[in-house]
Amino acid sequence: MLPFAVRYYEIAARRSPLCVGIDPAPETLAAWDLPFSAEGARSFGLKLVEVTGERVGVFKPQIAFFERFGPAGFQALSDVMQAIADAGALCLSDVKRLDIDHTLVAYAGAWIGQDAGFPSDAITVGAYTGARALRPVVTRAAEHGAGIFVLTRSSNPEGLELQNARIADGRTIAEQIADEITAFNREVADEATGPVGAVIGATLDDAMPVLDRLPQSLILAPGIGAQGATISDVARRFGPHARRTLPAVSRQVAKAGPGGNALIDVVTKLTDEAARLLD
Ligand SMILES: O=C(O)c1cc(=O)[nH]c(=O)n1[C@@H]1O[C@H](COP(=O)(O)O)[C@@H](O)[C@H]1O
Repeated sequence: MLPFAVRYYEIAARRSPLCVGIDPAPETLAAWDLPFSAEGARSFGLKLVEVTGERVGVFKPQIAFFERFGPAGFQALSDVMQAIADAGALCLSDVKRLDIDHTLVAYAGAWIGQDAGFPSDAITVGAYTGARALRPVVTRAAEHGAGIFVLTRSSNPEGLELQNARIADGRTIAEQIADEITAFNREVADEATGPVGAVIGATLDDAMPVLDRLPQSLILAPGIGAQGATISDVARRFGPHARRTLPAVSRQVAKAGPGGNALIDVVTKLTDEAARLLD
């Protein structure tokens, strides 16, 4: 399998850097006239991928909204992941895993690699147990051509105090995580862009010092639409790093549905805007 970044850049150039979230939230299922059940979540995901799958390069199922329905929800997630693969798009599973390294081996086996329970092209992870603890996931991602995105600066205001707190050497916690991400990429990747990306909210005005520490990372930027940011904000706020950024949108797309034409209209507008980040 080619490295995730290689596969991402290829599809971003051919389709768009846009990342469409698949978040079958209760209010979304109601608006789409779907039941609040695993079957509703499955129908929502399959329809979104069926209608927009030729235009979108990366889908991001948020597993919380599937896990909510227990085993049937996980089966629905698996079906949606297969549909993403069939559409020729990449699947970034939003699982936000974190733990000690021994347990992370199991999480890595669950989400990364052809023999995984839920084989994903990329996943999201957390670093509260220390970014260095992520080594088993980084290793497995590098071996299997997968990507990982480490939550570094979240899009929500509640994260600010913790993520901008300073450690003994004067760096913020987010800066320290960014440095560890870059150290991993230098260690495991020959390519300019390594397998370890970062999640940095599109809503943030002050992310540049962290972005500057991530020269070899893809950046996942949630917070567009429902949380108030726009793709133009990403271009303005992320400067030279916008070329490596996947702007992520969930509710803004879902709100346009369930009608197919409106969904295609909103996705076409957003994919066009996102494509300009590559200029
Ligand atoms: O990792 C994420 O994707 C994520 C990180 C973050 O800082 N903020 C954030 O909103 N997200 C996720 O991105 C999606 C945002 O959804 P919308 O606000 O509807 O576009 C949700 O699935 C969130 O769980």
